Amino acid sequence: MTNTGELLLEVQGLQKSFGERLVLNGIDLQVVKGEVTVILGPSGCGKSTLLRCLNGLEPVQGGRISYSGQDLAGPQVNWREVRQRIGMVFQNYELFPHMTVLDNILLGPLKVQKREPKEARQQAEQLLDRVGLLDRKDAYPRQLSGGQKQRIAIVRALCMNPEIMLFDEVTASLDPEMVREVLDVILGLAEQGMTMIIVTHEMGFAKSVGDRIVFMDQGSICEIAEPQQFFTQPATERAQHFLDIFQY
Ligand SMILES: Nc1ncnc2c1ncn2[C@@H]1O[C@H](COP(=O)(O)OP(=O)(O)OP(=O)(O)O)[C@@H](O)[C@H]1O
Repeated sequence: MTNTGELLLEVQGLQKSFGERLVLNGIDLQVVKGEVTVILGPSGCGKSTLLRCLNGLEPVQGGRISYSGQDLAGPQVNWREVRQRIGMVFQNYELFPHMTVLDNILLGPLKVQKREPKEARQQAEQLLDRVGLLDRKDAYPRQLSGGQKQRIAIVRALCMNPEIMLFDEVTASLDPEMVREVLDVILGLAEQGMTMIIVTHEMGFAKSVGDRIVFMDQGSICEIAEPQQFFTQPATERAQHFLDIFQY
């Protein structure tokens, strides 16, 4: 497939080991602005590790990550600065339990980005409204359902005005009835043209939200295809086997 848009993120030959164990074995990936890339693959193939490397949460042993043309390899990279442009949402929300919803959301904009409080608060409230949770702004995380916590975690990342969002199995801890409300927020972001990389086990969602499916196995990318192609005629046996397991 040819990418014609503006290249936002480029990964070349990325290698990541934990001790002796190589878990990412030469990953090449390009992400174009406004595109939704969905990463699929069996448990343990390295999907989460790849996202964590893209956000500088894991040091890498080889290869290049370049973001908007800026090389992110090497010890001199200021990941604190880079992370402001890359929003990440995790499986387990990672909200601070002792802070209200609004304070959780405003922590980054005020402490890290040093934004003007009134303006940041206005944006936080607009985003909360968008995900239907403005009335919970003074609640504490323990008073919220899993789906609500995850929507707050998404708002918290969005309030930093990132250029790209990374989602790591954000519905995996949720009861089935709460999965939809979170996926709908992400679908809304896709409609607005947000650039996203999404790791998920929700096949229907992957098919509807993805511009491209990246299928990984054993630390490598096996296949990159448009969803229609991937879900009807995967090019590799491994991908077919994976889809069979999901009965998709
Ligand atoms: N901090 C760590 N230390 C050692 N090994 C790790 C660490 N994190 C991940 N691994 C190993 O790296 C491999 C890839 O893990 P990763 O979590 O990236 O897989 P995944 O594809 O996201 O799996 P899942 O779908 O189950 O979340 C696994 O074998 C895992 O055990």
